[in-house]
Amino acid sequence: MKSRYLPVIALLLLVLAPLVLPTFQITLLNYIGLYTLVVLGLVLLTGVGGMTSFGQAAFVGLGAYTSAYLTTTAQLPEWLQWAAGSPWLALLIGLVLTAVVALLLGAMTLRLSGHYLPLGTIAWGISLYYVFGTLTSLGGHTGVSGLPSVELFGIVLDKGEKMFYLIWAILVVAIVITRNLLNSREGRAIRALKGGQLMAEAMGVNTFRSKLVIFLISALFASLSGWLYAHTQRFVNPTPFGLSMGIDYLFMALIGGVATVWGALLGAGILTMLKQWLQDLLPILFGSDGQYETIVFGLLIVLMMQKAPGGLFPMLSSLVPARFRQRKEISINSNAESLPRRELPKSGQLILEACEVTRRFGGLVANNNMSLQVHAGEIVALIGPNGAGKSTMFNQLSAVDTPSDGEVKFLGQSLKGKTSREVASMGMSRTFQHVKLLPTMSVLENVAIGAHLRGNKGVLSSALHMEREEEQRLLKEAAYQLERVGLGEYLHEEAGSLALGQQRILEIARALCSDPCLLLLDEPAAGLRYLEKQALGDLLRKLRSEGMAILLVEHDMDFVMGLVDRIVVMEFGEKIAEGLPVEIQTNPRVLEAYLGGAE
Ligand SMILES: Nc1ncnc2c1ncn2[C@@H]1O[C@H](COP(=O)(O)OP(=O)(O)OP(=O)(O)O)[C@@H](O)[C@H]1O
Repeated sequence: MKSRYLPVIALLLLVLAPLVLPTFQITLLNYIGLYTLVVLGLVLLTGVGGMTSFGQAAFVGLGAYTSAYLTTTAQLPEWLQWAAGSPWLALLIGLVLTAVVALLLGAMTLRLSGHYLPLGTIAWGISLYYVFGTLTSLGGHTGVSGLPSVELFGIVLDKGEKMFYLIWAILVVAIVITRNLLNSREGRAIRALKGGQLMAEAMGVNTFRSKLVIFLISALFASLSGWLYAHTQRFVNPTPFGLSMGIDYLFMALIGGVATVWGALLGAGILTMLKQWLQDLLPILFGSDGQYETIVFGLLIVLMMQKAPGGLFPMLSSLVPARFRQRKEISINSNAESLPRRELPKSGQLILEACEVTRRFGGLVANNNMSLQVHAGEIVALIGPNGAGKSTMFNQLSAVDTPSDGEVKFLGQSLKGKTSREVASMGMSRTFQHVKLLPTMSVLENVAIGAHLRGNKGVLSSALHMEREEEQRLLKEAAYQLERVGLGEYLHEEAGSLALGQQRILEIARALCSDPCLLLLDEPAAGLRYLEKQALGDLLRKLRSEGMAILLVEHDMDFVMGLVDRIVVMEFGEKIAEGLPVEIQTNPRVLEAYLGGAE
């Protein structure tokens, strides 16, 4: 069976379900749909973005209580009376309120790292829970009852069977927009958050904004789920919005497979069914006093996490025959309009200037009074023995790090106070000594991250797939740069499956994708074979002839001597020599310090 028929069959089953299944099963399916919506947000936030949140249940509560308050309070304050009694207006207000709260909480907590972020989510999760339980206008711990049913196209959705269609229709839309978003320029930036933030910033991605975007989307999904829940139950109290439910949502994500959209559905389904099944079975086995299901449930979760740490969805999909599992190749439209190019500075123009740069790490001086210049149409090498301070210097030059003293100027502008993102937008691009790519993403998508600043379509257009024209242009550029560096036959491979040398070349393609006027290459020839080094040398010569300025750190002296125009030599953080390759090769200080006296 062709896999493209699967969504049609799934939709058909969804339409038929309320007609053939008993009410109890529909109630379970409703819960699965409601939970999946929340877990989908966690897939974005935790699975893709790498940020663990225990507080999603509080956003569910925000959506539920906003609607409960607005649709049941007899005497609303005058300024809110326009919204009284309408679940749809309450939904709108709930989403706006959730967005405001999420942006505030996100601004406060998303800069936290390590275990502080999950602790932060626990803190605000508990706070909101207590607000729901203690406000008398929200019914305290007793809650609010008598919520009206939702009405849609004149049909009153007053039964679980009817709400089923609304819940699952909203879930299907949420899944589609999540998948659209992830397969876009914005999505690549989001997917770079987990493990690639330094690289992404150097490619011009505002990583804090990307974090905030997924935090906001996950909160909105949760709030929407809360609204649906409130009008399905027509009653709310604080219990389903506490920390324990927040943990359950996280379990669902982990069990299903936190990194995949379908894992959300599987996790929510399994956990809901499992709880139900244990609640029915255990009292028969052990009697009804004592909550044995909590213990059994906990043990099963630990077991599942040991046997399938990535979640059940990836484990189950690995059982599917390989021909059905093949990654869908991204199509590249060769007729897409090419992206505009930056006008390169005139050959010989001063591009980069380091003026007496010093960088201290405590007592260690990694760079001491370092000055160097790079001009358009010139390749300069920065060489020196291990630990001389070359990579530290690269970080000062590209604004990844800030000099303790001295100044770096790029295109005549001081980089003081500038972020690596701003520097990238000015036309500087770089590769890293320790390759920084996203190993499970395709080679093409990795390189397309380099073109981030050359597109401008935002989250909404991405979610609605209205950025396809721009996306085609970005992908065409990525494919062109990959052809150019000789990786054209690997476009659709996983980047992590390339040999290390090829991964370095991939980084050059990614840097070129940003259309820079200055390239900083950290050990580009490391791990390359002889012919690959020759091809790299030819490429860099071609770039130089086009007017590109190139600064490279390299240990392979044969490669450097035959390629570059000038060499700057470092030792113990200081410049010990500068000149043409022939001069450096015969410089006694360099021979002694760096080449150890060898010819
Ligand atoms: N963040 C840091 N904190 C403390 N010390 C650091 C830091 N980064 C670099 N150093 C130290 O600065 C010195 C220079 O390191 P750097 O990596 O810049 O040298 P390098 O010339 O690039 O070496 P290699 O060729 O081995 O990569 C080393 O002694 C290193 O331990």
